[in-house]
Amino acid sequence: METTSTTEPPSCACSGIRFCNRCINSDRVKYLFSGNVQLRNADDVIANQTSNDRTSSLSFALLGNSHKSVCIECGVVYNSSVLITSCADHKNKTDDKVDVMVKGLFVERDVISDQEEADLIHFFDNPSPFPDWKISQSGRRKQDFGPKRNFKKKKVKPADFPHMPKVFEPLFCKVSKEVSQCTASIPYSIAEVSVLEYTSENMSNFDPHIDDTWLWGDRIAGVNLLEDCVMTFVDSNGNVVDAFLPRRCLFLMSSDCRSIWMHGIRPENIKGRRVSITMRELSDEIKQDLAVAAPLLEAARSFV
Ligand SMILES: O=C(O)CCC(=O)C(=O)O
Ligand SMILES: [Fe+2]
Repeated sequence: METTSTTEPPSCACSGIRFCNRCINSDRVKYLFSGNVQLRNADDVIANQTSNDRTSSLSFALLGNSHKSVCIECGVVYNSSVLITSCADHKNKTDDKVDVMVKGLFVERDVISDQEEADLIHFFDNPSPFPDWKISQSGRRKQDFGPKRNFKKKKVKPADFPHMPKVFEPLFCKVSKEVSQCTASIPYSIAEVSVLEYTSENMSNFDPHIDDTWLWGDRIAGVNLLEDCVMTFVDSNGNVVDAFLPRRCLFLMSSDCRSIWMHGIRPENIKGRRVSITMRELSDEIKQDLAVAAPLLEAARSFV
């Protein structure tokens, strides 16, 4: 049972199992970390991903430390509480290899140049005429570019200002090409961009979840800006696997990585300020409905 907090300031956007620096000492969050709360486990979250009472989250309050790490260069998973950042980090670890795969995870270094990173960050901090940062859950701030949607009612339509910022044009080109190359040359048409800011000051985090599967397609692409980071993957067998995301890399989550593994960002893995850009394609179900899909894709190809 949740208790009502008396100490949580109104400016905090967290509720339920979420927390940030502002509410960490509230009664609600203290109770969450007390071990007495019946939180959803990975099995439950994954089994209910397409049902109407879908809750996407598993809390870091329930999850212990990560004891596995996947090498982003060779894809092999090792029993290791130390993060593996490249093949060089596991050359003496042959015995620690485990029979687990985060199938569909792909990380490519240096897809974004220093200048492109600086241009993107400058835009996010000065986005006019697009809307400014908004406070979001779990100590994050966000900017969304893409369709208006209601996940509960399963309704989607173009935004009132149905365009993408000009600064995204070269990014979309690069990301679409890379993603398509990794996935049997199937074209990747970006329909939505979600930008998140994480800061250590705000204790920003993202509890393990699966992105919506009604609206968004199998491939979710991300770009990691301003600092190296770690994405934590959780499956229903209790595997908790860390993946290194170097600054300015592109990462792709598809197939198992998208639908069997949950992904999240622990607060302790944010060192200063991190910005992520997540680019999503439409699901096959939505794509087949041309009357709905065509205006959405048209809006995502119009740069101003
Ligand atoms: O910050 C990230 O890289 C991941 C964001 C994410 O998982 C999401 O927006 O669904
Ligand atoms: Fe996600």
